[in-house]
Amino acid sequence: MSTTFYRNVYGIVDTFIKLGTNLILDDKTIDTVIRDVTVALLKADVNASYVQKLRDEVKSQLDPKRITEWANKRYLVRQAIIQSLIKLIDPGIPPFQPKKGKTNVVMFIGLQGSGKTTTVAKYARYYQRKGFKPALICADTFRAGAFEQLQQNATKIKVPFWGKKDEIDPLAIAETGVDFMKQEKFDLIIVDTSGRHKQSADLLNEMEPVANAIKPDAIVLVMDSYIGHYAYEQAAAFRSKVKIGSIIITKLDGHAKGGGALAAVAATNSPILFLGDGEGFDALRVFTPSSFIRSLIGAGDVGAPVDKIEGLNITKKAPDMIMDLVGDKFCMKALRSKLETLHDVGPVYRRMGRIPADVECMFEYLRQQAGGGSDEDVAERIRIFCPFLIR
Ligand SMILES: Nc1nc2c(ncn2[C@@H]2O[C@H](COP(=O)(O)OP(=O)(O)OP(=O)(O)O)[C@@H](O)[C@H]2O)c(=O)[nH]1
Repeated sequence: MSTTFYRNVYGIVDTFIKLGTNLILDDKTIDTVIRDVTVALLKADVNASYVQKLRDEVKSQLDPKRITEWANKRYLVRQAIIQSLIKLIDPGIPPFQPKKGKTNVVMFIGLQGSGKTTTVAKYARYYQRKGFKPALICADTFRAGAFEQLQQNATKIKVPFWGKKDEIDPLAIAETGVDFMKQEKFDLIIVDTSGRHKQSADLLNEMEPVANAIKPDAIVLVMDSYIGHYAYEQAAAFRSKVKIGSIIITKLDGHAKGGGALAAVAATNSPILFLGDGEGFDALRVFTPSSFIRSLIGAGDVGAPVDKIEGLNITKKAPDMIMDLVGDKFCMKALRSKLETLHDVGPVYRRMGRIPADVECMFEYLRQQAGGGSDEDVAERIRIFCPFLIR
């Protein structure tokens, strides 16, 4: 895929925004929208077979039989484009999740100032709350003050810290620190490394020996949401040196929408794990593709599902609704497929007063309750946290 990939994404988003102002859509407009999207992708040198796949996908979701006179065509096209964008941002590989009962070593990499050191602390705190015993290692020997910053963060979140202030060899620190923390039986050892840049070849090259020495279970790439058009080439530069296991996008509490995230996924073929949305150590949210895409294209805030659902007081109605949908056997697969079907016809049904709330909001809410993960994880967490959903 070409380095101009991200432009396709902006092209699609532009098309979508134009679409949002178009109140009435006829079949011709729908065709034009699809053509615009695919032409934008082809122009940017995206592999033709990939473009064809995307076009087929959008078309297949716009089954002419469903585009009846009464159908909300704008809604259907929006849904089709959203679904296609979701596929772009989801490489179909689950992000790395540390496992209990073993030592997990995670190495953080990222551009200078991307928010890496702050995110290391957020990540440690997130898993600390899940019962892990995290430890932090400062292998950033480049930036003055990096040692003190991570040490202070570690103290604030009450997590052990390893580093050597005057050591100049990141490899030596990383290796000794990981060995030490392993002996001390910490099960989540997080290594912060120097901020790098595509142009700083030395710093980029330095990542590889560090990774080879500590053999991390996963490498997390931290990307600033403000990176915009440089996302693809920077992410690709990191990817050319080490295998990236997951991505965290930071600073989504600002004005940036994080469109570069799509390019980062394309460049690394790695899934996004978390979104950072603040300077505090709790400002980390599990990434969900659909709410991110909706936020990206202005179809709702990232945090909207939970707010909306609370506003609707759905918890009171949910048990009946879910039992109506899936019958006696509680099964996430059935629930999901029913919710998805209902979501497609949602606006019509809602107008008829047949659906008490936005079903997609509900599913997103359930998934957020589950902290992301597979359908089985969602089901398990719902059993624990939302017992009201099960009779
Ligand atoms: N608003 C906001 N600020 C953030 C977020 N994450 C990090 N920051 C801020 O971004 C600045 C840089 O963060 P650091 O964690 O020092 O970045 P770094 O990538 O470790 O920096 P280098 O070590 O120089 O590469 C700090 O002021 C952080 O407080 C976020 O999600 N939102």
